[in-house]
Amino acid sequence: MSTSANPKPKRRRRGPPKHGPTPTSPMVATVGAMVAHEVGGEGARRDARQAPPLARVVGTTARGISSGVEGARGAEGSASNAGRSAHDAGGVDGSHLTETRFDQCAISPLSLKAVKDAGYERMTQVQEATLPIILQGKDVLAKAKTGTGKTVGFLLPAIEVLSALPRTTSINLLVMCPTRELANQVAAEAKKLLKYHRSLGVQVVIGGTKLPQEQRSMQANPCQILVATPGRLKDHLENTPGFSTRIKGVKVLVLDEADRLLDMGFRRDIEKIIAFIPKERQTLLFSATVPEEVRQISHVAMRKNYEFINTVQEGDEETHSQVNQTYMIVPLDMHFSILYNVLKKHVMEDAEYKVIVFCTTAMVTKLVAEVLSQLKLNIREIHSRKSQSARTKVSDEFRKSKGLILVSSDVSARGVDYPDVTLVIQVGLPADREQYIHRLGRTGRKGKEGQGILLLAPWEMHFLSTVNDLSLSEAAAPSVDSSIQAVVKDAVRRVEMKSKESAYQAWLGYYNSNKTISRDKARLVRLAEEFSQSMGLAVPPAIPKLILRKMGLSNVPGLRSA
Ligand SMILES: Nc1ncnc2c1ncn2[C@@H]1O[C@H](COP(=O)(O)OP(=O)(O)OP(=O)(O)O)[C@@H](O)[C@H]1O
Repeated sequence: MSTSANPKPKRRRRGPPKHGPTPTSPMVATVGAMVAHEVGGEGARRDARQAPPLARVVGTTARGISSGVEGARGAEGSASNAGRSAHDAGGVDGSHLTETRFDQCAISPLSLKAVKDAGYERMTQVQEATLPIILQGKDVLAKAKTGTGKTVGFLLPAIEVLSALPRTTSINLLVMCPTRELANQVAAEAKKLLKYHRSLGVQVVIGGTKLPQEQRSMQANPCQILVATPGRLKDHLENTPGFSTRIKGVKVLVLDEADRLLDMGFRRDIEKIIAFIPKERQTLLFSATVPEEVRQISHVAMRKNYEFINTVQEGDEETHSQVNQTYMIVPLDMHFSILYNVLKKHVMEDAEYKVIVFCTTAMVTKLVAEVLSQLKLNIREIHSRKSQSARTKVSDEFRKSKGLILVSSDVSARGVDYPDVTLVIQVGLPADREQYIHRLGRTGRKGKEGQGILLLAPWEMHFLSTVNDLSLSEAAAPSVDSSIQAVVKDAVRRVEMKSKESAYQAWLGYYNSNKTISRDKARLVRLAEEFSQSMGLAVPPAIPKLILRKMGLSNVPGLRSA
C-alpha cells in the first residue's frame, strides 16, 4: 500500500517554532481581571529575572474565556521581559523544573522533609503556579502537560490544609481518580508526602477488590485521606455503615483527570458523590486536557470564583515537543504485520525499550496481546477484563522493568506514571483528541524524550483533523516482506477462535459508538468484515441477538446473529 497518496492533514500551528526557545512563561489565564503575582508564598519571593510573574484570572463565563486568552497574551509579554524561556522552564534538556525550590515555599517542615526524601528539590511549573493559590483556600482548575507533577501539585497543598485540622475519624481529603491503577499511584505518592505526618493516613478504595475487606480496613484504621474510583466510592456510600457520615468531613475534594471524571461516563456518579460532601469545601480539578465543555460544567464541582491555572502557553501544544509524533496509514489487513515490524525494529534498536501499545477495547487488547505473544515478543497485557490482582501485578512489573511491551486498553491511558517509556503506539481510532494526548503522555515524562506512533486505517483518517494543531507528521509504513507476512499470518491463525469472536464483537461495538463511522451501517458492517479478515477469518463470527439489539444493530444486513 502506498502511504504517500494520503493527503497530509492541514496544520493549525499557532505558536512559535517548536524546537526553538519560546519567549514566554508558563501561562496562567482565565477570565475577568488579570493579576500578576508571585508564586510560592512568603518564602518564595524571587528576582523577577529568575522567574516571570504569572497571570491568573478568576471565574468562568463564555465571554470571559475569550478575554482570558487575550489576557494570557499580555502575560506572555511580561514573561518574556522577565527573561525566562519556556524551553528553560519546561523542556527538552531535562529542565522541566522551575527555579523555585520547595524550601522557598510556605510549606511545613514535615512536608518539606518528605519532599526532600522523595528527591524533589525544585518545583514543576504547575506546582509553582498552583501551590500558593490552593494554600489561599481557593478552588482551582489546573491544566498542565502530562508527566509534569500534577499529583504532587494537588497533594502537597491539600496535605498542608489537612495538617492544620483537628484529628477526627472523618475523611478530610477525597481524591477521585478514573482508574484503579491511577488511584493506587496517587495513594503511593500521598504516602511519600505523609512520611513525617505521622497522624495522617491514606486509604484506597477501588473496584475489583473485596468490599468487606475495605470496610474492615476503614473501620480498623479510619484515615483522613481517601483515594477512590467513583463506582467503588458509591458502593461504600450505599453499603458501608458510617461512611456517609465520615465523608461529611471532606474539606478538600480533588478530581484527578477532571475532564474524564466529568464526562458522560462518570458524571452521574460524581454528581451523586458530590451531593454527599459538604458544599463548604475546597475543590481542585487537575488534568492535562481541559476541553471547553469541562470549563462549562466545572460548576458541578467548583465554586463560581474558581481560578483556572493553565501552564500550557497560548500557542504551545498540549503535547511535549521532545516527543516525536508520527502517524501511519495502513489498511487493516496489514495492521498486525506493521505493528510487529515496528516493534521488532524498536526492540532491536533500543536495548532499554519499554513500549505501550494502546488498543481500542479490552477484547481487542487481548487479541493483539495474544498475536504479539505468538510472535515471541515480551508482552504483558492489561485491560478491564483482567482480575484486579493481575492488573496490579502487571502494572507493578511494568513500572519497574525495561525490555517489556505492555498491550493496554485505556486503563493505562491517563495519569499512570511508568518511568522511561520509550514508545507509545496507538492502534486504531483513539476515543477522542484528549485520549490521544493522554495516551501519548505515557512517554516523554519529566522532560525525557519519547516517541509516539498512531496506526490508522485509511477510513480512520478523519481523526487527524482533531489533532492537526499537534506536531503529528506522517511516516511511511515500513515495508513488510512476504516472509514476515507469513509469520504474522501464522501467529494470528494460532490465536484461539474465542478471542477472535470476542474481539470482533468488541470492535463492532466500539466503532458503532463512533459518530462518524456509525452513520453508515452498511459501511460499518463492511469494515467489521475487514477486521474479521485481518484475524484470518473467512466469515465474520455470529453475535448474540441480545448484544446486537443493545448495539442497535438488529436486522442490519451482513451481521450474523447467534
Ligand atoms: N518537583 C518534582 N521534581 C522531580 N520530580 C517530580 C516533581 N514532582 C513530581 N515529580 C515526579 O514526576 C513524575 C510525573 O508526575 P505525575 O505523575 O504527577 O505527572 P502528571 O502531570 O500528573 O501526569 P499525567 O498528566 O500523565 O497524569 C512522577 O514520577 C513524580 O514523582
